[in-house]
Amino acid sequence: MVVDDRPRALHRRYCHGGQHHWRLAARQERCHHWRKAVSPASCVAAAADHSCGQPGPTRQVDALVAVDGLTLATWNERGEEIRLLDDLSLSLRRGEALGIIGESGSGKSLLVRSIFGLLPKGVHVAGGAIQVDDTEITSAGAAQLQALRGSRMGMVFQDSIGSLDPLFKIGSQLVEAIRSRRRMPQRQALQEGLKLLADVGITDPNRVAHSYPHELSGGMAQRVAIAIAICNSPSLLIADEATTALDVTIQAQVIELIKRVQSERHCAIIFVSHNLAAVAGLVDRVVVMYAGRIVEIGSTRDVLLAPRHPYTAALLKSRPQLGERNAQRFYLPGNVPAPGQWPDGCRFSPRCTLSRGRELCSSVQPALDPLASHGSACHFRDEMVRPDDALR
Ligand SMILES: Nc1ncnc2c1ncn2[C@@H]1O[C@H](COP(=O)(O)OP(=O)(O)OP(=O)(O)O)[C@@H](O)[C@H]1O
Repeated sequence: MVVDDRPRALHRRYCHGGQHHWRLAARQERCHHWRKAVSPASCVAAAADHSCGQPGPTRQVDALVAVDGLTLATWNERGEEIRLLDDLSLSLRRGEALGIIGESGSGKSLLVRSIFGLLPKGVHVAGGAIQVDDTEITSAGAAQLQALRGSRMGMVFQDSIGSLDPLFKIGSQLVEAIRSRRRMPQRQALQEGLKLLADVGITDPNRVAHSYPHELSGGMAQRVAIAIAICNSPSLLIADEATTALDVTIQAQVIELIKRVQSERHCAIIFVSHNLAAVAGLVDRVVVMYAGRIVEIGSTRDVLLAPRHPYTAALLKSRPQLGERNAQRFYLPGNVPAPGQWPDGCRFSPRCTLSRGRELCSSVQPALDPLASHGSACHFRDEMVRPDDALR
């Protein structure tokens, strides 16, 4: 729940370990968190009284990625600004694996694309900041982003065949990716590329290097895409639904490969998936998104075994179980509200049985406590004893 005991409580609530947050605010000559509720003067006053003394989850000492109050928006045909992501904050440590789950339309892809500096056409940053290493992504120029992509971060998409160039053989695409960041002779880059193909589990690297993308199977294309994404040893690998289109055995192999990339190369991973089992087996922490916001965040164990948000509980309950007939299966009624149609208060409240008849849920938007190791944006999170409680 939003505590409005300003300014000290707000400082405590929104402080991200101090240094980073205030530097960022100074550079942008504004502070979006504080602007919401307090004047810049009290913001500065509260900065001087830096009383929390504890780094929050949005910026930690060894953070590789810090998303700070990110708001993305688009314009509708009437020229109104429609928010697509709403005040998101999260951080990722070096070498950490973070999973992002949520139904279609929750905003998962927009979030990871904005971290990768690849926003879709028509979408703009309406507030907040994204820091990857020492680069501020939202204000970086095209050339800076281009240099960052492929060197310090790589991304793998659901449709890898579509993301590869159909006109060039795999070998030359790998060579180009390697040489675009490092000066080396073509032959040496090809040798490195072949080794990389072998590293990602391709048994016949020579044949694959001489193939065109359309000649590869889905699993093979995904391995190639991972090889290209990691060819310059990035510190961050983003996998957006990278296993969704694959059959279960190939899915398991690609997940194993991503795990290996993380441990052997000490590469941080952001793994977006609808597959909760895959998320459970791969990541250290989980973010649950709903209607453009983070509704729950915590360790994989906490979030998936003891969820503190009714939406997470519903997602867990809806996952298919072996041997379950359709009639027995739980379906969460309704859909994620579209941007521009988000209800007042908690956006999940129209679908949540825990909120029924509760004025607070339909009038006040619950805040996620950024200082909690297991944060939930539910007014009645303390009533969540077991995952099923909200759904009876
Ligand atoms: N270029 C765009 N212009 C306008 N709205 C967009 C654009 N891209 C995405 N959206 C909207 O933003 C919301 C979030 O989209 P996003 O693709 O991030 O969802 P998602 O959680 O990744 O869904 P899925 O699991 O289906 O990929 C959706 O309502 C989508 O329609």
